[in-house]
Amino acid sequence: MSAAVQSAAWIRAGALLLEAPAVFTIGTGRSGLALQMAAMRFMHLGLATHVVGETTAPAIGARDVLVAASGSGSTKRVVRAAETAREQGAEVVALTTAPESALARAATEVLVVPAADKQDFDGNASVQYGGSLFEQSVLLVTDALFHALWQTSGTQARELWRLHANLE
Ligand SMILES: O=P(O)(O)OC[C@H]1O[C@](O)(CO)[C@@H](O)[C@@H]1O
Repeated sequence: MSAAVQSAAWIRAGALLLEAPAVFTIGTGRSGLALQMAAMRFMHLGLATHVVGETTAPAIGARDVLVAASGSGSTKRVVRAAETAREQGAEVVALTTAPESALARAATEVLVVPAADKQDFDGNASVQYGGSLFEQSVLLVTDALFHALWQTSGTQARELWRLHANLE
């Protein structure tokens, strides 16, 4: 397996995000928490962004993008959401360690993260516990994606700041 996320898939994922009427994120446990950080950055970029499960998340529709993170690629809630998104005509960008997984099969674009998933009990892919390396990688990969999209947009940091929460 490559030691890096394939750059072509990463670039295509960025293009999908820019074209999307709305962006949704989904992941469970720590994978979902890592993606919530990405959701905030996508919002700062001006993308209409929703975290699946929040009371304000609307219906997903055609050309929207669901960004789904699952180290195992088999977490049922995430796989089901990806399948539903595709049925609705949305695109699915999957982050997973498992290119043959159900999530990868349901996705339009797969970012294969060369990290341990939560059942790497023998520490073959990482000495860290569970899926920690995957969850950390989700943050790095999506932060890098945000950074590239921001640089391409030419938007000043001051303009992004206007979208930062002021009800904290
Ligand atoms: O990334 P996966 O394989 O979908 O697992 C999701 C989550 O399940 C857990 O084991 C428990 O929530 C977390 O460690 C992990 O982030």
